Amino acid sequence: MFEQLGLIGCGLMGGSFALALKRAGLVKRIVGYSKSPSTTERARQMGVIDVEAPSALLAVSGADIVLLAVPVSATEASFKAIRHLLTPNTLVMDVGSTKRDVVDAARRVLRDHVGCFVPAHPITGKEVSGVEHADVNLYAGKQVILTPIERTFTVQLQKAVDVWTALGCHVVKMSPQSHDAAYAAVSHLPHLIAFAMINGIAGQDHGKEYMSLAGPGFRDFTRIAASDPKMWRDILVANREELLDQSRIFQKTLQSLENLITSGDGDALESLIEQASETRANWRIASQKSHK
Ligand SMILES: NC(=O)c1ccc[n+]([C@@H]2O[C@H](COP(=O)([O-])OP(=O)(O)OC[C@H]3O[C@@H](n4cnc5c(N)ncnc54)[C@H](O)[C@@H]3O)[C@@H](O)[C@H]2O)c1
Ligand SMILES: O=C(O)C(=O)C[C@]1(C(=O)O)C=C[C@@H](O)C=C1
Repeated sequence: MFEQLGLIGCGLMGGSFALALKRAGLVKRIVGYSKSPSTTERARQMGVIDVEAPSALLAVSGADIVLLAVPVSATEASFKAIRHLLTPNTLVMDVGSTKRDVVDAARRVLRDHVGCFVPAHPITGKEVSGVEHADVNLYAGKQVILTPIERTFTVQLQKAVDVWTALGCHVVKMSPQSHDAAYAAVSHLPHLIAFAMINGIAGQDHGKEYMSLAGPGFRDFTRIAASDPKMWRDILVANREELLDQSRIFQKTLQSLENLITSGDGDALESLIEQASETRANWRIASQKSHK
């Protein structure tokens, strides 16, 4: 049981974590801070946090667990704001979608205290942001990737595993580099393609009309294009090298399909579609249940 969660960033991910931690009976008090005071106030009114803090430092004052749930570009500034109050016993985690940049910021800013930081990335979310969409069940049954570094304290890492497990998550550990390579392929590229697809269609003369005619295939394929622009700007730029590698692979694969369409090679086209269809039909989202 933790005494106090210091929550920096009372939005979708942070708010959902606060609700889940409280429901699990793992924390006595939640003190929250968001950049905009009206967000912090809203989080308290909604019962997501118990106390509003006027600064990140004050949210962390007295906290034995700290969660950074801010856009990845705000990680370094957040670490700077709280580093003076961190003790070797504090468990500090984040939920950022990229890990190499976050870990680099932690090394630069936290220095001797970097061991109490356990980088985390829950593989769950929504295309809507803000505390209004916080959901006590967001993390249940989902994967959480932890990317400890050589200096991460064993005790803190175990505490992090225990917290996420208690919230019903399946914990996976990997290096920040492997994380960023994998999520460039299965999260960042799909978002990039969804943004491009919507802009490509909406930018055409008859784009609006076409979109008014679209059905569930279009809806399912493009849901994530409605995601928060600033959050995704940060993610795509932070993981640009891995993302651009994946984008090149995608473009080559698309080109191969186009070539077969151009030449009218139906058999070869069918065989590539069959490959994709079988792969996707056999794919299941990883969850705690499927790992049992
Ligand atoms: N939304 C998703 O699907 C999803 C999934 C997994 C991980 N993430 C990661 O979670 C993090 C938070 O995303 P979210 O969806 O909760 O966004 P959100 O917009 O709902 O919440 C972010 C909160 O951080 C606050 N904030 C912004 N800059 C700040 C700063 N400098 N100091 C303090 N507070 C600040 C905002 O006011 C907001 O309350 C991001 O790093 C994102 O990459 C998001
Ligand atoms: O469900 C969504 O809307 C998401 O995009 C969630 C999603 C993803 O699967 O790509 C988005 C970003 C994350 O860092 C983790 C999960």
